[in-house]
Order: sequence, then C-alpha cells, then structure tokens
Amino acid sequence: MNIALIAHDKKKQDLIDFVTAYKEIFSEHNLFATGTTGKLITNDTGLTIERFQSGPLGGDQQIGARIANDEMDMIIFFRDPLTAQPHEPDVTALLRLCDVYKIPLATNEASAEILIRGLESGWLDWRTIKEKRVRYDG
Ligand SMILES: O=C(CO)COP(=O)(O)O
Repeated sequence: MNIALIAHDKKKQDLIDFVTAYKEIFSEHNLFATGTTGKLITNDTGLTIERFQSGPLGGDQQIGARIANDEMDMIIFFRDPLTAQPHEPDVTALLRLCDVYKIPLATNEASAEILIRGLESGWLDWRTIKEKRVRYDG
C-alpha cells in the first residue's frame, strides 16, 4: 500500500507519536509525506519516506496528483482545525480528491487509529470488498 502522511505544524508531534506507535505496520508499506512532516518522521523513526514539497509550497497538490494517478491507497492527514493555513485551497483540493477517487482518509488521530487497525486486519483492500458487496447485492 502507498500511504501518505501529512500533519500541520501543531499536529506534527501527534503524528510522529502515532507513526512511532505503529512503526511495525508502517514499515511494511511505501510511505510518502509532505516535506517537513516527512523529515521529522524519518528523523524520529528511521522509516524511509518519499518526501514531496512542503505543504505551503505545493506538497498537498503533489499528493493530490498521485491520487489522481491512482497511486495512493491511504491518506493520514493530522489537520489543525484551529489555525488558518495560507494554502487552505490546496488542503481542500486534496480532501476533495480523496472523495473523488474514494481513497481512505483520516484527518484526525481517532480516525487514523481505525484506519491503521483496518489496514493491519486486511480491511483496506476496499476495491475487492466493493466487488464482493456488488456480488452479494445481486
Ligand atoms: O502544510 C502541510 C499540509 O497542508 C504540511 O506540510 P509540511 O509537512 O511541509 O509541514
């Protein structure tokens, strides 16, 4: 699975702690991140992460492009809902593309817990699950 990790500044430590807690699971997947988030996570965990530009410089858009190319399977984005971001339109565009392409997206720690446990349990193979559901329906 290709997993993108993103955190706004006030949420970065929370994401580092989260990735550290689930390092074993994350280490089995291809990780991507916006610039600063990726650098901090790699420094703390030693995990290999492909880094894009920093968010305000286009990193969210680069991850969005990967989604549009069907190259992302999950987005974990610890957003800061209490601080205005200069690149808010980019953030909105990224979230929109997750919905356009039906990509699992967690925008807070609680949702991320559920996604990562689902990933571990094999629930994230959503395309197969959807095919089965269609078969059951008729
Ligand atoms: O701003 C961000 C997401 O919108 C995150 O960017 P950085 O990881 O470069 O701080």
